Amino acid sequence: MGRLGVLLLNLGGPDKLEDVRPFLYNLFSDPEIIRLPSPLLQAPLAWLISTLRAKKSQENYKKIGGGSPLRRITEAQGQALRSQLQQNGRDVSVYIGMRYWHPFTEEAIAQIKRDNIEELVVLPLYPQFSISTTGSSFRLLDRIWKVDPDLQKIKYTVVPSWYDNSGYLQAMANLIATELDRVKNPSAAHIFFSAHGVPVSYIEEAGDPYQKEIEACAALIMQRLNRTNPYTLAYQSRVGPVEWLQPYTDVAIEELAQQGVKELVVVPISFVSEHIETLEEIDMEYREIAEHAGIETFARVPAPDTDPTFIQALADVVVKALNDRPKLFSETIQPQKNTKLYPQERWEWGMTQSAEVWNGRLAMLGFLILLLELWLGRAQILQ
Ligand SMILES: C=CC1=C(C)c2cc3[nH]c(cc4nc(cc5[nH]c(cc1n2)c(C)c5CCC(=O)O)C(CCC(=O)O)=C4C)c(C)c3C=C
Ligand SMILES: [Fe+2]
Repeated sequence: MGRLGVLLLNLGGPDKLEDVRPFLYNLFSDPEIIRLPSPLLQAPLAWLISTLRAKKSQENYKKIGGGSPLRRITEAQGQALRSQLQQNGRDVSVYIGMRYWHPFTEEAIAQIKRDNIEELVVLPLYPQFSISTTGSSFRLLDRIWKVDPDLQKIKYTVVPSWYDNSGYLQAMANLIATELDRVKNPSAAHIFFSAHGVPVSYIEEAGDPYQKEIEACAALIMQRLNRTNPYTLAYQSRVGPVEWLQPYTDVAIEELAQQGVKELVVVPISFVSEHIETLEEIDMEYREIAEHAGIETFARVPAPDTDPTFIQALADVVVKALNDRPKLFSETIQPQKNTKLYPQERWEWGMTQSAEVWNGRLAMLGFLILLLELWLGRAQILQ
């Protein structure tokens, strides 16, 4: 067997407040997040949205210590996975490739080439597949691979999703059980799965399997937990005025409070590490909504991070991938080129949702006309 590598994929997050705007620019430049009819408009739109969102986003990162912990935790997961595989008799090098911030996927690939890796497992740190996360990273890697003959010599395989892996389900069930046993009434507390949302158009127009995998994942975790507590699945972190997967987490929490639920145990399920959407959105924003609505206990299950059962599960996923038939980037789900993907930003000066959409469209139009005029003016000067 040749030199073996594991490439862990994640989204990336700003390490410090100055990184927030360029990080958002990278995110909104991705046609897998927002796709416009003309690729030429992608960069101006990304600039506009990242500039409008940066201040609010920076305030949130400030509340969790001034930056995302994602890099630190992902590196710790990488080291733990390497040790685990070594204990299981496999000597591997582990690389981290983030989609929108350092260490970028391109940096990881350059290192993989320098290390002369001959066999590679590409493992996204998202248990469920979405075209906006794993799909986007696979598309990037596919493009990099196609133009690089050295990479084409590497025998690689990808793991599109692993939400049904037995060890992962066990790790989640253990983490939930520990948190449940701390509340006042462990057998009656309501278990609340909060998944990251995506716009409905991703599912209905682009064929994203994300919702199906999330629903199956929550049901499998409940089966493994083997308790009779009631549970709800809802979706958090929506951006902009288009329709995202429902029920929305904030609305669902209020409804449960109205039904008389007093104890909530919140389980983040699209993430395997703590980051802004667990530490700020769940722990601060949703907690406040819950307490205001009359929920007395708002407990949150920690993300798996470097939990030993979870790391063993990742090691099992790697070994299985090595033993299975290799799976290529091109074999995974990809949206059609003409699929509309645009979870527009919420424009702050809008009065109602539809006014916001139109304000946004008008602002965009004005901005594009301005760009066009600048460009035409420049073209005239050059003539
Ligand atoms: C605008 C559309 C977005 C989609 C679709 C989306 C899907 C999606 N994202 C994650 C996981 C993460 N997202 C993170 C940050 C983040 N995501 C968006 C937007 C979309 N995400 C924004 C604007 C941001 C920046 C933060 C903010 O301004 O709110 C992160 C990094 C968090 C960190 O700690 O830095 C992760 C991880 C999933 C799993 C997902 C779809 C399944
Ligand atoms: Fe996100």
